[in-house]
Amino acid sequence: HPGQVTSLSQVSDRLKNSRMFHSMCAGVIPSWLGGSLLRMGPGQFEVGGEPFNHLFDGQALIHKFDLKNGQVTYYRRFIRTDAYVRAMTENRVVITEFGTAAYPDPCKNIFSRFFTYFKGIEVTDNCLVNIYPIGEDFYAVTETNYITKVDPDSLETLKKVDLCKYLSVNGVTAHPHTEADGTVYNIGNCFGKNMSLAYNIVKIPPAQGDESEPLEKSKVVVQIPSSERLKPSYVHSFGMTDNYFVFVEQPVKINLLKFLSAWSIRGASYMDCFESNYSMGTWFHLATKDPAAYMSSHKFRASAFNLFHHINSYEDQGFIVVDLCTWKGHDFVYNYLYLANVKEEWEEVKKAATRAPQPEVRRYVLPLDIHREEQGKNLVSLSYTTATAVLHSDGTIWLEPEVLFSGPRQAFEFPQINYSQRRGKEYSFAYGLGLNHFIPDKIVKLNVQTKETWVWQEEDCYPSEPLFVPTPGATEEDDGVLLSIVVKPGAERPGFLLVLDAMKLTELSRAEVNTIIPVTLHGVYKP
Ligand SMILES: CCC[C@@H](CCO)COc1cccc([C@H](O)CCN)c1
Ligand SMILES: [Fe+2]
Repeated sequence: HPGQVTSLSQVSDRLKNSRMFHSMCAGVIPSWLGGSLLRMGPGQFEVGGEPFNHLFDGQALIHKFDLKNGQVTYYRRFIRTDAYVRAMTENRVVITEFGTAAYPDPCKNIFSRFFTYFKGIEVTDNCLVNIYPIGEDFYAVTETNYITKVDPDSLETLKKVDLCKYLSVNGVTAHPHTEADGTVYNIGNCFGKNMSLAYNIVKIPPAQGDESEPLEKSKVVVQIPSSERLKPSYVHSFGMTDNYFVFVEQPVKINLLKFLSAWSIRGASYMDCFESNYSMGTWFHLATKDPAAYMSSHKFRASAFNLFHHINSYEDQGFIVVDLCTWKGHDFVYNYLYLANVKEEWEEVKKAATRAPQPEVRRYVLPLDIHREEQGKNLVSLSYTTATAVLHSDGTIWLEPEVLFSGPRQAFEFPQINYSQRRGKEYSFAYGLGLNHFIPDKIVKLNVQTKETWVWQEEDCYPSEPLFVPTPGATEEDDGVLLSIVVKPGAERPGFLLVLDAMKLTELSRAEVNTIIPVTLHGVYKP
């Protein structure tokens, strides 16, 4: 049990089940940088000759870079999810993944296969998206109701947990918010019994210091109604300030009739259950945090965009400032992330990206005080932003954003900030992965107040999400380093951990390993 104090030798020999790579360090790693970078991503892209179709189907691989006294060691291991273990055992895709349908067991006879048609699908536990702490434990996650407890030192898989045992949600996002005391908030779809459709914000208390399981004490703190009864929006992340929750309801919908019906008849996957709503635009919802209450009178509306990653939100003089990585339009961006598209020649990749929604970093400002007599005039009185909010006669408030960053098929995505110091508060700096026609080819720093940008880029190098680690004792918001796993195909040592100075985006060090490191999506730095 993780509660047992395992000696380093015990951890190290348990790590023997992971693949280990020593690194060659160029440059100098700050001596204070002494923890582990933990990241999740897809690691196996086919089983028994059957390919996975989508970026989010590959079997979950956990990556760990141990940093100690300037030395770096890289480990990785497949998570022993049910999806992975059963695929390896049967040498075929057994569990349906995000964009790949599993086929009925060919060894079963016609009758048992007939009855599997009418059983609900087995929801995947393929936790390839993120890893984060709940209490003293670490969980690798996707966005379904299954999360997987892992040992962050030995990378062993400890336990599959079904959130439905503790909460009425069908899943939660891979982007929780964590407070300084360890309290975890998250949001998830609730398809409910009588289709009482909603988005539930859940709260998991911090570790109690005893052996109790924080999840036992988790609860739904507020319900946000769905704009459309049988079609809840896909939710990937949410905003949280000191006193408010921000939920952006995007026009990418889950068709419940498809999602909750028998899939095997159609060889359906999760991607087949999405559809665009062409008339609602995008809705913003607010809820107070403590006491937790939905603010039903604040009906914010904006033009249609896809949203995956909130950057940060904060309160200022009676307004909520909401910074987002948006993709303009209602066509689902995930339609452009099938592996076939990504493997294409550069010309093909560029052509596909031309038709996709266009990325844009945007600032929306939501007024908290809305007086009916002020119809038709801009309610935003913050001096430093051009974002507007206009009350309409039907009681809705129309939002227009300030654009913080925009470039033709140039996305500032996988955003990160100095989270421990600035989450939910006024801030200046965001760090992101630059996607060039969906290809990750640079790391970008953005000053969200001045729109000034800094870039790290190198020929034939493909970085991943840059995680910010503050210098111990620092007071400056950008006093720290960025950690990013970079792939340099064709190089003698084709993978490296890049350590950048977060102030100037200059390279402090790179720890090179002689192995390719498959794409990683999200992760955490464990001091
Ligand atoms: C119809 C979509 C259902 C929602 C869950 C609803 O609560 C998403 O479900 C999955 C299933 C498999 C992999 C994923 C990935 O996390 C996506 C990319 N982050 C999401
Ligand atoms: Fe994400």
